[in-house]
Amino acid sequence: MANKLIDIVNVSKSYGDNLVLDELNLYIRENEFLTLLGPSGCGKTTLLRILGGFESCDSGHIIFDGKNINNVPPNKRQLNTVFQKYALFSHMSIAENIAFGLKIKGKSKAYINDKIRYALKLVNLDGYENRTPDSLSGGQQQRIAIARAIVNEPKVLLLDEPLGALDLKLRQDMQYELIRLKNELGITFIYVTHDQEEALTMSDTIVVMNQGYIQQIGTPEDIYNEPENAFVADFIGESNILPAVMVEDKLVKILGVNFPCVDVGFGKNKPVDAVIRPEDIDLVKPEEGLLEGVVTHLIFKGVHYEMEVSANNFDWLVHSTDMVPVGTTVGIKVDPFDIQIMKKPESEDEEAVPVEE
Ligand SMILES: Nc1ncnc2c1ncn2[C@@H]1O[C@H](COP(=O)(O)OP(=O)(O)OP(=O)(O)O)[C@@H](O)[C@H]1O
Repeated sequence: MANKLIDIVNVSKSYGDNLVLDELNLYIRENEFLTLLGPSGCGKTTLLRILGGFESCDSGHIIFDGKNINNVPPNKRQLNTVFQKYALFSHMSIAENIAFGLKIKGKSKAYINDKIRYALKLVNLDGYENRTPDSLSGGQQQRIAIARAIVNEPKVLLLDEPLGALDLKLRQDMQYELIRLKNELGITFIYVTHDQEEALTMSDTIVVMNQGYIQQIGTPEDIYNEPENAFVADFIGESNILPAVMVEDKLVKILGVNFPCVDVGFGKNKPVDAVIRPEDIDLVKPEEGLLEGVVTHLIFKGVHYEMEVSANNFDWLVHSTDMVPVGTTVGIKVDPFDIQIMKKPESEDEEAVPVEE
């Protein structure tokens, strides 16, 4: 495991009465691709701006390489930011844009020219030195913005929704490009997005945030397969989140029907949420399922069919490569390993609910 590079310790930030970050704790390792993921307004950008030095926190510490950098100005931090709006200077050539920060630092002409060549090669735009920003596509401008940041040789690149303005195909290409860049540079990327697919594709670690709190930290696989609460399950991918009661270890009652599962340690007769991904539901003959339902909606999605199955007063979302026509009576079957049990949020878990026999 790589060393800890940044330690965010008890960081809080409010704007007026609006508490945006509440005693947040997080560490980031050398060479990690860490993504802050969450809905609009959850505090991702604020945290990134605090790391970059563009915003100060009300309390807490940002420790970089063992030193507190709370009072270090942005240009003295070994972190460089790439914003969603590329903010290139339109009256300057690409070379001048990339050179801008280095000139201010008083670097020699030879050094700067070397760096420009190196950075343009890295972002696959060699030969673009004399073009102007408005003669480039959105994706190319974004690469230049990245080139401009990396010539400063930062230890960390902070990226705030850098692909937000690009169309889907270009976004996907740029995602692979960013992973390659990170590996070639061997530096840490801290990436902000509200796009869960982007986060799952690129990250070593995902930090899911909501309303200023961290909901879960984990690898993309952890976050997708083992969401810790209903918010994460709902935000990452699509899920059926079902009110349930844990009858005993490895047995959960969902909508009045007992389903074998693999989870233990939730206690007996405890109300829980059961999460089942739509692709993990098998539609079988009615007599072979644990419960019976009727297909009420069907949409072709390209790779799979998306269906809604009404069973025990719940609309189950099901993804399947097999088409089952609307109106068909089906059985619902789920592998015990594909049922994820989650504790109810505190307020909903006041008392154990007896299970009716
Ligand atoms: N300079 C500011 N002054 C007042 N309120 C602010 C300021 N910057 C951010 N906020 C508020 O702080 C909250 C968090 O904003 P932030 O930009 O960090 O969220 P975000 O998760 O990055 O959202 P988005 O994805 O929409 O950018 C929001 O309610 C926002 O309105």
